[in-house]
Amino acid sequence: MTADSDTPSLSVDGHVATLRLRRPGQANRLGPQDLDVLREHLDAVNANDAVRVLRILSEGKYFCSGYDISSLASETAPSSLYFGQTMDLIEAARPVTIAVVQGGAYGGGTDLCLACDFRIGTPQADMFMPATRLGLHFYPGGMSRYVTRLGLAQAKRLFLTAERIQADEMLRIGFLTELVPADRLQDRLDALSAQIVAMAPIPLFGVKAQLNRIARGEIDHAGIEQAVLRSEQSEDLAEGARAWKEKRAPNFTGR
Ligand SMILES: CC(C)(COP(=O)([O-])OP(=O)(O)OC[C@H]1O[C@@H](n2cnc3c(N)ncnc32)[C@H](O)[C@@H]1OP(=O)(O)O)[C@@H](O)C(=O)NCCC(=O)NCCSC(=O)C[C@@H](O)C[N+](C)(C)C
Repeated sequence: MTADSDTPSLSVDGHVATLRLRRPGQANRLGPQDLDVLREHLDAVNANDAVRVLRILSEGKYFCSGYDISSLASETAPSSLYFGQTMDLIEAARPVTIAVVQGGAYGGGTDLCLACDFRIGTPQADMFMPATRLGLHFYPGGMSRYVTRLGLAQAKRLFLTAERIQADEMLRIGFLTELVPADRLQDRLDALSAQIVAMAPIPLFGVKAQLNRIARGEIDHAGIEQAVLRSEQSEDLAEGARAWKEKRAPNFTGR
């Protein structure tokens, strides 16, 4: 599958990668071709050891209006399970992910947000989950993300009523991890990315992956203990301890 000018783009600048949804005329809906291209970009990012942060941005007024509704109604397009499996891949991405929710997130677009580690919104953001109203049962990873990120009561409220909520309420229930004025969005995004990039990569990626497993109810004691021992033997821990003693910023290499 090759990208065209409407499918999501990927750019990489040092430790920071940016995925951009580029179908503003259709509220950045994601069709099968977009999902294929997203998967290719995720493969590229996961294979690039330098990348520590992956930002997901959109063009236009809406962040993402979910799965292409015409694909849902088509017998030849992949099942909406394919959409869900793609969101699972976003959750499992090796770098730390930040969704930049500058506008509406609807249906599967809300799950794209919840699959990310951070969700920075602006006051222009809003969301609703219309799957049940459309006649569609949601897929397992997305239901699980709703419950683990927002809690059972909010998951039921949003799935069972398709209520539309605004940015301040999205922040209150934990859908957004922070809400910033639109004119401060870029500065805040850069500051958050820099904070993450300053972390030691081995525990950064390892802790992220294990926290996601814990959220799914899987506690990998043995794997976490091995990761602790590995980090204790790493050059980065020695550098971190030296930097702390010398009162300077550490210079981590990921070894
Ligand atoms: C986004 C929106 C609020 C924008 O309204 P607007 O008044 O500013 O603009 P518009 O004229 O409605 O939309 C612009 C264009 O964008 C298209 N569009 C917008 N969202 C789309 C979508 N999700 N699928 C296909 N086309 C979509 C519209 O059909 C239209 O196409 P056209 O110019 O060819 O007429 C409005 O289009 C809207 O409500 N869209 C649908 C949102 C929605 O219900 N999303 C859920 C999609 S289904 C979904 O995600 C399924 C999910 O729940 C389950 N699963 C993840 C498992 C697959």
